[in-house]
Amino acid sequence: MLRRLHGLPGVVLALGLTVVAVTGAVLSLQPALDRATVPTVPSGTNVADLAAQVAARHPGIAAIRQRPDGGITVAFDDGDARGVERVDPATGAGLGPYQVSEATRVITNLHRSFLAGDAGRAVAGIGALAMLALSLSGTALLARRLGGAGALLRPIRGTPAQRWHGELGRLAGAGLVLSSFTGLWMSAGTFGLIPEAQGITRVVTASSGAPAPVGTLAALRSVPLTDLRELRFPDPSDPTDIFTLRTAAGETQVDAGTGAALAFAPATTLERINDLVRTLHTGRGAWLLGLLLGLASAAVPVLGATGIILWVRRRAARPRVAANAPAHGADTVILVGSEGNSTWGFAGTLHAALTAAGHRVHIAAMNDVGTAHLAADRLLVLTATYGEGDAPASAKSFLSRLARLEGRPPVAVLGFGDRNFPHFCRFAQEVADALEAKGCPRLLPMKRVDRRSSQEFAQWGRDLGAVLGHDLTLSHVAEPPKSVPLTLAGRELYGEAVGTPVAILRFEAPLDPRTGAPGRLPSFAAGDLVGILPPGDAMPRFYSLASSTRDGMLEICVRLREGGLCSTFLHALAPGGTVNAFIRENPAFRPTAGRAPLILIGAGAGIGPLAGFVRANAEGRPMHLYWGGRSAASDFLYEHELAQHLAERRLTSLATAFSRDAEGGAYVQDRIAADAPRLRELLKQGAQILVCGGRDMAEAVTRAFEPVVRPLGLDLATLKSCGRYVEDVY
Ligand SMILES: Cc1cc2nc3c(=O)[nH]c(=O)nc-3n(C[C@H](O)[C@H](O)[C@H](O)COP(=O)(O)O)c2cc1C
Repeated sequence: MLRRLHGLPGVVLALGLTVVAVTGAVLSLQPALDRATVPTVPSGTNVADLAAQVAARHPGIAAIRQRPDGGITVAFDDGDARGVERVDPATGAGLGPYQVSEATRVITNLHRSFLAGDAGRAVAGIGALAMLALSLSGTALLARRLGGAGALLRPIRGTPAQRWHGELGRLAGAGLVLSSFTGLWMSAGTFGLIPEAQGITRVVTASSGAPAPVGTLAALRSVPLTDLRELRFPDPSDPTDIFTLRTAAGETQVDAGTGAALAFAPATTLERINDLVRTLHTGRGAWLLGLLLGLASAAVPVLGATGIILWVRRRAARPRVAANAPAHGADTVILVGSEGNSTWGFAGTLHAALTAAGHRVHIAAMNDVGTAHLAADRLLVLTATYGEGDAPASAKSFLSRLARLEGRPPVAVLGFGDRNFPHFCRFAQEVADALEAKGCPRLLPMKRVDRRSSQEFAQWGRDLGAVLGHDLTLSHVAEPPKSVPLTLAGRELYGEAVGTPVAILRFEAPLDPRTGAPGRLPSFAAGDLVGILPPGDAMPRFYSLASSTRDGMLEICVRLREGGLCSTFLHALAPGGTVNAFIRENPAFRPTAGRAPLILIGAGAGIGPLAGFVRANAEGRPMHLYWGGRSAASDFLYEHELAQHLAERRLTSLATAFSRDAEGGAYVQDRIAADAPRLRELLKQGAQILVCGGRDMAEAVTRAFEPVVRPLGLDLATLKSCGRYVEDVY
């Protein structure tokens, strides 16, 4: 529901809202500019003094106004000359005609009405309502993604578009809510939906005597000029007419002859609210707020563009399920829990494979679970996990609905998640537990798929096929990638002598056949993944990148695995040979922004992305590398490059552990335990820990870190949840 409220309406309205927001941002500069140019009203002067000074120059003076920016203007009709003039509040001297520039007028009209009169004004009002709804629903969506309102300030993970949208959204959110709410209020006022202030009715008790000089009128002398909003002069042809003085406190009628206050009407609550709303919307009289609101508005075009990218990607990822069998009569029901839609892609592949195997398969969102679904022969649940181990959007109401339904079909639950999060596939586990508690027989034990691994999904398919009694080949690549050819430019081989051959492979884009110039590499950063398609296999294998596009080559470390199709292919590849590859961003495994120290930990080929982070550290951020291999003589990957980085201060310290060296015989976790005091110091400075390598090593490192962080009152779950302990584990 929230997503529906936010997604499509946002895309449709993006252009119109961008016009309103950008013009609003430009207008927001005005109060600050005015503040610099408009002469300030001196304290100690009163309204009568200024009125006298100006009346001496303009016999036909009609009104003196103090504008919200503090500037004083005078409206006059002297017979031979008429107009509105700016005046110096200290002397009453004229400062030239008051004019709104043509550009300001056009921008204001664009902002208020798209230059289209009342119809445009109504559209702008609806735009304000839409902006309010988008800001509130966006904040709620972000809170849901991050694990609740209390988690709104947590680091945002995801693709660059997701991060920009989320970061800007939370920075600008409060300002946009304020601007759109006040804009909506003012729009409603324009259309008479909010009653306007009713000035007091004219009293008839004026003395009707000869008018006294305005500078002598007591009721005007008693009001400081700083308080003035407007002073309307009496009509000179009407001896009974009076002065009308408006201040923030209300409206006073002043006898032109005696200077006595005849009547006072205090400002109503509604008037005060209207004043406040106008100040909050325009920033007039509150220039700093105006600038902040302007900055928030300036974020709208970027929010619109990234929002459209996210919406298009989400739609593109949604599977077009061909031949979805009706729920009634389906033998197999697939229920999908997804937020970003990638799980729908896996479910679509499963649906197609089961349908091809002769099953009548119905697929639906988990939120739509109903009696018919539980009447099927089997139920397959594929679900992602979000926030703090919570349900994704399409599964929010699944558990509560399930509790109210009858039926206990055999079930298999497949969780999609990311090991870098502290609650890996926790929602899938909750679903499996709830189904078991309901009495649904288990078709397969619950399984977790890490970072959309095609291999783990295919393995689950084989297990499911075995239970169903037929082959089930699930070959699904999360987002069908467009691969590009890459040419092997160089290779270095390590570790053969100790039984762990690891190759550092450097690829370049092939030469452009037309120009002979080097081709362009795709865009990637160290820590991202490259998917490589081994010849004759549609299933990509992923390797962590040790370089970024800026390095001019794509570098990976590949350990030769016994029987491994892709690693065997890559180790046999000769310089000049090509591979088909594509990039998968891995935003969860990146150094945080800023200058806090980084503790990089890896073993074997896991050094790849860590070496990439060090190489990119031209600004000398503190980086401490712990790395484990087998033998300094045989598999010390990047030995010379790391020595160079130490000399250049790209790397602050290096601790190695070689398990097979005669005098060493240590593992990387031993170095961590030995370095506990120093590591604690670094953590106190806000250090982030990045771990890359095999699962066993990562688990040993986790165990070694627990006693390091405990005396600081920290634990790894907390560090992980705020992105200060991240892993890239395989
Ligand atoms: C903001 C955010 C929070 C996440 N939280 C978790 C989590 O707590 N546990 C987990 O295992 N995976 C978590 N993930 C990973 C997703 O579950 C995983 O990427 C999944 O494949 C996404 O599937 P979907 O595209 O169908 O939503 C999170 C991802 C994001 C972007």
